[in-house]
Amino acid sequence: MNARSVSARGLGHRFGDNPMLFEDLSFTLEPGRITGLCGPSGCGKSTLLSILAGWVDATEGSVETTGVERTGWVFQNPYGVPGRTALDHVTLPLLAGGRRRDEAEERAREVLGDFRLEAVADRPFRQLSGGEAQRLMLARAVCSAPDLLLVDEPTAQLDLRTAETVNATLGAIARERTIVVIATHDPHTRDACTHVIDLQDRVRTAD
Ligand SMILES: Nc1ncnc2c1ncn2[C@@H]1O[C@H](COP(=O)(O)OP(=O)(O)OP(=O)(O)O)[C@@H](O)[C@H]1O
Repeated sequence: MNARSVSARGLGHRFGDNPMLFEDLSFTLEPGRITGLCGPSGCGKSTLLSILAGWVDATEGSVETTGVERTGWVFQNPYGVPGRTALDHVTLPLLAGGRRRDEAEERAREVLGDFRLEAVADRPFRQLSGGEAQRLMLARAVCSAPDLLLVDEPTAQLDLRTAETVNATLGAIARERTIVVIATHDPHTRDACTHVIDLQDRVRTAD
């Protein structure tokens, strides 16, 4: 039996008096799966991620988590400390978690390599391209070995080949131990998911 899971029952959400974004969503997330939240812009993908993270209370339904102690979140827009290197961004959380500096840097360089960032490891954040910065955010989140990893549009700024690397890395992470959920409207990323929750049919337009 799998000890780690996220279970949603009858989820629905609306902001204020706006129409329901989605309703009656029920699903279970487990390690080994990479689940895509798909659908057009504005359908509620990021909102559903926030509900799964526990930041937003759904208007309807409930989310039950089992065995999830660490949640990693990668925002749609990368953010970082302009003068700090890419390596610093990944190393610092490991140092904060109690790793020795040499161990932390070794692990950080390994994960940066997984996301094809070894060549920019020693560059300051302000010099990274949008796609590099986005991958750095993924590397930082993955380094802390989260039980649940929520990622908003990981491939939006990437060329196809780099996007494939990112999707393969996220797939490997999911197989290892982590419940991975990705909000995306990229058809290639959708294809890389083992499960898809399509919010498109749940969108209501105000007539
Ligand atoms: N705090 C809020 N208050 C009111 N409306 C909100 C709030 N957050 C999001 N919305 C609205 O809810 C809808 C869904 O937003 P959300 O960001 O979840 O969509 P999305 O599917 O992730 O979009 P995209 O693909 O463009 O990132 C949008 O119309 C957005 O303007």
